[in-house]
Amino acid sequence: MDFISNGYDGTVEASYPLCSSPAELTSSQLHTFVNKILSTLDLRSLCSVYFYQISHHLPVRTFDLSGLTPSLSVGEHLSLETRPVKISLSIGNTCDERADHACIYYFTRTLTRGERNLLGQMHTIFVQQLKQALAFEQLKKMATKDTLTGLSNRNGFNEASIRLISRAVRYGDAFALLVIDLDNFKTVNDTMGHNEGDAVLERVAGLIRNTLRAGDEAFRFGGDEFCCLLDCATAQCINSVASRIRDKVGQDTYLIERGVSCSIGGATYRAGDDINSLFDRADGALYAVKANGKNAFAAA
Ligand SMILES: Nc1nc2c(ncn2[C@@H]2O[C@H](COP(=O)(O)OP(=O)(O)OP(=O)(O)O)[C@@H](O)[C@H]2O)c(=O)[nH]1
Repeated sequence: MDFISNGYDGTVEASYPLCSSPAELTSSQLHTFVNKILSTLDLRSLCSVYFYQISHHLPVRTFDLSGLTPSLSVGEHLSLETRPVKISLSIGNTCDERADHACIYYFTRTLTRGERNLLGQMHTIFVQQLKQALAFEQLKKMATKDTLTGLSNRNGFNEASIRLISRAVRYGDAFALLVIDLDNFKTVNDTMGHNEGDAVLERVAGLIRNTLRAGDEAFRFGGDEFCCLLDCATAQCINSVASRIRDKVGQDTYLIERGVSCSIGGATYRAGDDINSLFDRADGALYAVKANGKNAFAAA
């Protein structure tokens, strides 16, 4: 334990350095941590825990700890009597072990030496676990990103589709899929080289990304094929997004000079769809566009 002092409201304050990125700290990690502290120190009987995050750099974020114990209250301003333990977390933006990256616990009574030691040990374990969890998240993120274009890759597409389909099933939130394939891309590779081909892919990815609104997401599915998951399901909406993408690509001087355009197939989610059936419909529409001379959009 690095620091113990009297808190300004008469509580005892214990502080530990904590090295973490607040954006990535999840409620479940905190659940685990707080649970461990409470059970180890046998503080559960003191009934209420108040937890919040403070940061000099970020807005306050309250974590949902409602499932932790029946007596837990989150986000309420409880009186000192009903707030025997207050745990607050102050973390900076970066993982640089600065003094203001700390996990601070407030206790209404002085902890025994044994409790202090236990708390210190629990904290050390938590920080180790947290670091591992963050490293794992980082790896996962890398595994869902296409390194050339920076878009999410096919893994990312699969994850996002599963999420959207389960939302559609549960809440009826329909969505749409666009499958985009470049026209005549192979010629760029064959005549100008693979690096130029890569530059074309990056260029197209940037144009698609900048065309989409918040809530829509673009993916590189593989090769010269891209996908978009759209947070809308009307024919008018997917038509207008597809037209915007086609216009952006079709009017880009760099791509015009390389003879590259794009063909797009679209489909909206229907009850009973899984990602394969939805994808097959959009891909069928794309296939029809290719067969009819490319550089157009069709919806299934
Ligand atoms: N430079 C580059 N080329 C790639 C990459 N991935 C796939 N390719 C190439 O992309 C090409 C895709 O082939 P096609 O879709 O048949 O080519 P196309 O000329 O666009 O054909 P159409 O769709 O009929 O117009 C192949 O030549 C692949 O080798 C990549 O990461 N970088």
